[in-house]
Amino acid sequence: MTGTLEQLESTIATRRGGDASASYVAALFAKGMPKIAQKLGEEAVETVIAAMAGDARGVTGEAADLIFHLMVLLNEAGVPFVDVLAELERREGTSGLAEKAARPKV
Ligand SMILES: N=c1c2ncn([C@@H]3O[C@H](COP(=O)(O)OP(=O)(O)OP(=O)(O)O)[C@@H](O)[C@H]3O)c2ncn1[C@@H]1O[C@H](COP(=O)(O)O)[C@@H](O)[C@H]1O
Repeated sequence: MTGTLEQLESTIATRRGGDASASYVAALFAKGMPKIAQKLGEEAVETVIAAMAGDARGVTGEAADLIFHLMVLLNEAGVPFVDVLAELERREGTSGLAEKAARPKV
């Protein structure tokens, strides 16, 4: 499963500076972070809409779009996917409720 995302990360990296007329990822890179971030937001909203409609097949497709655009954004942001995995591994076993309760009171 992780291998699929690592392969996608590699493919996305090869598109940087590529022909925007031949590659969707190259076209996104040419437009820059504002467009990439906008697409990620749109795909998140479309995923939410499918989920709220109880459309499991729709959620599958929109979630794939969402994760794909997240991988493009990570590349544009200069964040290796392995760093995200490391952060998730660091959180492994820590309850979200316990972590939130331990936050400093502001
Ligand atoms: N996984 C994906 C992937 N998922 C979704 N998409 C594209 O993401 C776009 C999002 O769909 P939308 O309907 O929101 O797009 P749109 O309305 O045409 O876009 P805008 O007008 O809003 O800019 C579509 O063009 C999809 O084809 C993807 N495009 C590419 N990949 C992967 O990236 C690789 C490289 O792609 P290219 O750079 O195009 O060669 C591919 O081999 C795939 O592995």
